[in-house]
Amino acid sequence: MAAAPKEEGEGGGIGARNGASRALELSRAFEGSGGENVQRDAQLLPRPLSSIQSSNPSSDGSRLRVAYQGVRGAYSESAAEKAYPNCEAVPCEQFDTAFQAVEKWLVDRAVLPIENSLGGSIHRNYDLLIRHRLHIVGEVKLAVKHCLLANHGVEIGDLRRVLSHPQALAQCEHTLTKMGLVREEVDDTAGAAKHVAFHNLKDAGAVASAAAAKIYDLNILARDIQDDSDNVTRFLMLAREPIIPGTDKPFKTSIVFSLEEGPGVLFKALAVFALRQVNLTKIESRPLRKQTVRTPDDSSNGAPNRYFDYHFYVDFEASMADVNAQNALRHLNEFATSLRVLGSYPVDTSMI
Ligand SMILES: O=C(O)C(=O)C[C@]1(C(=O)O)C=C[C@@H](O)C=C1
Repeated sequence: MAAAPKEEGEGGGIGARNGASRALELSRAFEGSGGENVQRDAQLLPRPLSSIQSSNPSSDGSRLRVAYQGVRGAYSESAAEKAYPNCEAVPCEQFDTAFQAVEKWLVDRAVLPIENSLGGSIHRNYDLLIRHRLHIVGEVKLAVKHCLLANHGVEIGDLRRVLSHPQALAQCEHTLTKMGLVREEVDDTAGAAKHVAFHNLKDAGAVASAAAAKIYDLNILARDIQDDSDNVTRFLMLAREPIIPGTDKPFKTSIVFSLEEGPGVLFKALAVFALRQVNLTKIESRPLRKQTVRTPDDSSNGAPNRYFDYHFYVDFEASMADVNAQNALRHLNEFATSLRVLGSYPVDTSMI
């Protein structure tokens, strides 16, 4: 394998001036080359947040407003409160609404569930990250403990169906199958609880949190019904501006890139990290949408279009203030067809 090219900052010189401003400069340099991005609103002038601000009230002293998808009692609301204690969690009907609320300055942050230890990646939400121009400024891991909820007086034997978010239903797959319940998907777990309560349903239950049971005055028929007691969802916190990456605590960086077709190209892309001892924690691929990439010779000989081109999402354990991360991305940028830094943010090291 080819040796890593001579790098800026390795062995002295530029590395000494490597710091927050250099890291932000680089993040911004890698921001623009992504594909399906909305244009930056001219009003959204850069106003970088420090990593301290990322967990505190907004700078004018008012409570930080954090948008989440769902209604009161949703797990996303708990994630918002874990990330920003004392924040004002603002419910939104859809994820797009939560993103737009940040973009329009109606709120300060949005919360987005991105992966679950049982259900895996939440693919739709990966797509949202590139459809919008927000920055990842934090992550939170939340233990998700599902309950089976029903109206007072209703017993498990009375239930025919169960309502919940598709992820929550998937996380309770075995238990619900054993109970013989027909699954019905709705937008969020707490919304399911609200629906069951407001319509006083006798044949339907909801999979939701104990908090939702309290809010909508439902009875908890069974607790901890997820298929594995260790059920953890990872959420991302999004803001209009990136935080200044530091090296004072463990940081993670999330990027998205695309590559030319060819043998070993993905191997080469991953090698830019391996060569510099940068540990990858996640890799995900998603189809490049709205883009049917034609091969150079297909117009003349009628060869089929290439439908299977991908965006690769990678999380790695390093801050953008780390010279190894900067050099790895500079290297990747030499051959990637697009590259965007989605954010560099403190790792959630809290006990779950
Ligand atoms: O429906 C909710 O309560 C949510 O917050 C959404 C969501 C998800 O999208 O994964 C969050 C955590 C759980 O994994 C189940 C559902």
